Amino acid sequence: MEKGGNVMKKIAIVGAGSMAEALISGILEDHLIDRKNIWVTNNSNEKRLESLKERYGISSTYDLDTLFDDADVVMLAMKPKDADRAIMTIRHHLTEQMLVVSVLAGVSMNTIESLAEKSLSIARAMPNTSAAVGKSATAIAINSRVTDKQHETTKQLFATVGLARFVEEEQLDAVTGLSGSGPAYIYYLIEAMENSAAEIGLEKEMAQELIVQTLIGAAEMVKHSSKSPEQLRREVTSPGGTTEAGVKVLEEHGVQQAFISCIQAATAQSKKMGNALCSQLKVGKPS
Ligand SMILES: NC(=O)C1=CN([C@@H]2O[C@H](COP(=O)(O)OP(=O)(O)OC[C@H]3O[C@@H](n4cnc5c(N)ncnc54)[C@H](OP(=O)(O)O)[C@@H]3O)[C@@H](O)[C@H]2O)C=CC1
Ligand SMILES: O=C(O)[C@@H]1CCC=N1
Repeated sequence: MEKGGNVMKKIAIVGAGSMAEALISGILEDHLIDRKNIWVTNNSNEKRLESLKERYGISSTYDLDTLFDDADVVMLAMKPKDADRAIMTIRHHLTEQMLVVSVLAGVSMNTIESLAEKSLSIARAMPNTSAAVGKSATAIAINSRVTDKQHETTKQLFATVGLARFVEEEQLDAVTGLSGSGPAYIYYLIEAMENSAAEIGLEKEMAQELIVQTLIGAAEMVKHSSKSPEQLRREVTSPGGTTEAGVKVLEEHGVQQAFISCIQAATAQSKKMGNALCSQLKVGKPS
């Protein structure tokens, strides 16, 4: 019995890159749909389609009639810069009954409908690259045409690659700045901790193990404890001790403010890119 209780019959995935692969892997792991009913296409990289077919046992085609025949879910997973050409190519195959799931950063639901020249049921998601290991933090906005069943399908689809939460579309720029780009901020922190480990004479591989476990442990503490991160931080900090000496330097360098400014800049950039894309595609800006 499929875990998802047949929430979809057939999914047609347009774009076969890393985000598409993470979702294919998640869908299969959670047995959401039979592997033969996952269909994928891309622009021209046949080797990539062959590799996905071989590794996951899914189906692929460049024939759009075959791709969309009987599909109840369509996923848009190309780069945003390729969205106009891709959507215009497939638009005759899109129907109002289908659920269109988009992971395109910065491409609004209005833009998708404008390019398709029709009203559609759309779920617009912002996952992050940790989807590849089933640990994405995904925020999803849906439009008013999405039915209860399609809402459930969307939830189950993104739950296969981690945490999935619903938000209003106007919150997606903030989500992009926070958790879409978020893994990069954490990698940046890990880079800094690794560099410092070398400076203080710790062997690289062992230091990396300690750093990663420290991050996982701290994240689990925040997740499972009723205490705030600030309270948990204070509990590590003995008066006159090592943590106090370290955190004092972070404060002198304004590191917390730097993170706040970083997330604000990423959020502003998401908005700017969305608006630029609307102008480029000659559709209205998101409201
Ligand atoms: N990376 C991230 O952190 C995040 C990415 N996203 C979004 O996920 C989406 C996909 O990203 P990612 O998987 O990294 O991209 P990739 O570059 O890995 O893959 C893009 C895919 O799109 C295909 N493609 C390009 N043009 C067309 C077309 N006209 N018709 C059909 N397929 C086409 C490419 O085919 P070919 O190889 O043949 O050219 C390729 O398979 C992006 O829109 C991005 O914004 C969302 C959240 C986070
Ligand atoms: O950097 C970017 O623009 C994309 C969107 C979220 C993560 N990567």
